[in-house]
Amino acid sequence: MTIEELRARIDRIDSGLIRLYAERLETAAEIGKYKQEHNLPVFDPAREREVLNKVGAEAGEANENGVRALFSFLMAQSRTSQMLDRKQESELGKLIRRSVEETPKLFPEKAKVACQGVEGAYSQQACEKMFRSPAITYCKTFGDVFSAIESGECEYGVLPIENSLAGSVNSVYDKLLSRKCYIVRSARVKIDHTLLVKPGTKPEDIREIWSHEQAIQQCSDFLSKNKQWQVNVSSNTAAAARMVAESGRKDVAAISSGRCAQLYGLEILKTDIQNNSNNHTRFICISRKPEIYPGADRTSLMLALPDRPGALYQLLGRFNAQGINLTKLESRPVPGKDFEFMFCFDIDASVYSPAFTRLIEELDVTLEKCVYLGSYSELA
Ligand SMILES: O=C(O)C(=O)C[C@]1(C(=O)O)C=C[C@@H](O)C=C1
Repeated sequence: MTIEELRARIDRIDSGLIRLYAERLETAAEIGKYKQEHNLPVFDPAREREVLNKVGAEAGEANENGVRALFSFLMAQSRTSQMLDRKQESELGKLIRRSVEETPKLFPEKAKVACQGVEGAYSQQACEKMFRSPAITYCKTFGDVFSAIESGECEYGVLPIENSLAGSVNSVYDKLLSRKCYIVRSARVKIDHTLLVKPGTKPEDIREIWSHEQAIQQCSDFLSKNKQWQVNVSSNTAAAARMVAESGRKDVAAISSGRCAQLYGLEILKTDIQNNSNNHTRFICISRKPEIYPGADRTSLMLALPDRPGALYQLLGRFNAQGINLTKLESRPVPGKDFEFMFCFDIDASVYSPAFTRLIEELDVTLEKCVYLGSYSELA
């Protein structure tokens, strides 16, 4: 047979498959109606297991895995169409729709905002990117930022969530999971580390360096050329700059942003001392209530998957079926549990798109745990 003839045969098989696919979906829709009338849930895991075992056995060893994967996809499609026919929103679907309706059309220009660190911190730069005139309260720890919002002392909080070189800020993810706050905006800030000293200090005078541990890591090449310096960790790069300014010593230096030079009366001895100049941190703005402002095109979720082969594959298949892109996928251990993991997803889709609504309905109904962290847009 020629390739053309073989392809014509495949085309005929495909037409048959399409007809059977539509027929299967129509039958599932009828079952969906029955379930609705009899108050039965859409998802029937026992029936799905039965179907998968049956078709797997029927397919025989050679085709078992492929056939099981195909049918788990087909059943997920049935579930989506049954859920959409119900026109009954899931709890999460309702929360997102109400938040879109109730959130003002403009992001506030003024607000009481909690940031971690001291004046000059990168969090402050992120905060000023997000709000035109924020009233900033500085907190000692990330946990204190959450507490300031929970107590009502501040309306919003700004926290780092991810760095392009060091990756996710895990403690912030863990707190988002355990404390009830939502992401309402994000912003990218370019990180430029500089070496700051008291005016008049010369490079050869320096004996000690102070900075935040991430900044120290990010400048490791520069520091390894100056092994005689003793490197000390401080809570924050801006706190290190303030410490140098207040120390009265001329043998200490801070790794901090150039902005802190002016702020604390320091001199820049060297700019751009990081290993990689493409260094950005993403900051999030959190609030007590979910607020979804116009233009929200990113949604963060944390999902728990059943501990079985193919669970993540099947979930990713749902994103693919809706044509939705992911900008982040990472696993996080559940705090306090042995080897239990949740997956952090950043979904790249407008909250107004039907595909996003369908996906949310599906995830909320089928997954054991789906924690919604917020829908927002990112300032570049
Ligand atoms: O048998 C059912 O209850 C159906 O709704 C059909 C179907 C399927 O597509 O085979 C779809 C969803 C259920 O979770 C189980 C099976």
